[in-house]
Amino acid sequence: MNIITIDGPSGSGKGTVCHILASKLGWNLLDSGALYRILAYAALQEKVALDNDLQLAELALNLKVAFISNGAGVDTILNGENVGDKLRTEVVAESASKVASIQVVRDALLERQKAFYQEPGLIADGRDMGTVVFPDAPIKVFLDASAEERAQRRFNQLQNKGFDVSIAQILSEIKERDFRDRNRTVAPLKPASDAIEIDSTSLTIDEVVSQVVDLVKLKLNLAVK
Ligand SMILES: Nc1ncnc2c1ncn2[C@@H]1O[C@H](COP(=O)(O)OP(=O)(O)O)[C@@H](O)[C@H]1O
Ligand SMILES: Nc1ccn([C@H]2C[C@H](O)[C@@H](COP(=O)(O)OP(=O)(O)O)O2)c(=O)n1
Repeated sequence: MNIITIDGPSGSGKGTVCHILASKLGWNLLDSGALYRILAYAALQEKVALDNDLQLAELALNLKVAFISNGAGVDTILNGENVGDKLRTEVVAESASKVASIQVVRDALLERQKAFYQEPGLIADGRDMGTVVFPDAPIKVFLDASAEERAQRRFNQLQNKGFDVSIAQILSEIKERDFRDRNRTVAPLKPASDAIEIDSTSLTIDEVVSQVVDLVKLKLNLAVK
């Protein structure tokens, strides 16, 4: 199966690189972080406690979610409402990281993630794409960057959107979330044993994309525009 998994911590560039690759290759895209964010958002809305394993798993199994391409990007529809912008807050990110540490929650989202595979291929963005969800993927990338660089990128991103944010606060939130994601017992953030590690701290987005494109040409023997 043509699958490229890209795992890594927040702000390493996964989302950006995955969107570019999906468009270059014409492959489907799984933003698995969005599923954890949607679940967290739904739990906050429905006042389900973030440590109530069984109720969260039930909510995860029954989420009515659709990702609909709108030309410029993807609209995320939860129960008929476009919730895209509401998922990007730090409260939702932190809550997502908390619900994501629960085994039954991850189990409940597993089949939904696998179902994103469709011909001619899939780009999967997350934390455990190469280790748990698609362990047989022929190309696995672990994308990283220093915490300071990742905080700077988030800072620029949020400032461009008009948010009044502090870099020190973003850095501490990033470090806290990474620590939880890397140290949880279920599906922790770590490179698969057969992943290629790319440190993007001093690479441009184009340089990262071009490294992955080279892997696609080499390992899958595909022509890429
Ligand atoms: N190599 C890079 N150099 C500079 N900025 C980058 C790089 N990769 C991503 N960015 C920027 O950093 C921000 C976070 O990237 P994103 O793709 O959302 O990361 P992730 O999905 O890993 O959290 C975005 O504004 C993106 O444009
Ligand atoms: N495959 C995944 C994807 C995300 N998660 C969890 C852990 C992350 O802190 C949250 C949010 O992930 P997301 O990829 O949207 O976060 P960033 O955009 O990288 O900041 O979800 C996960 O545990 N497993």
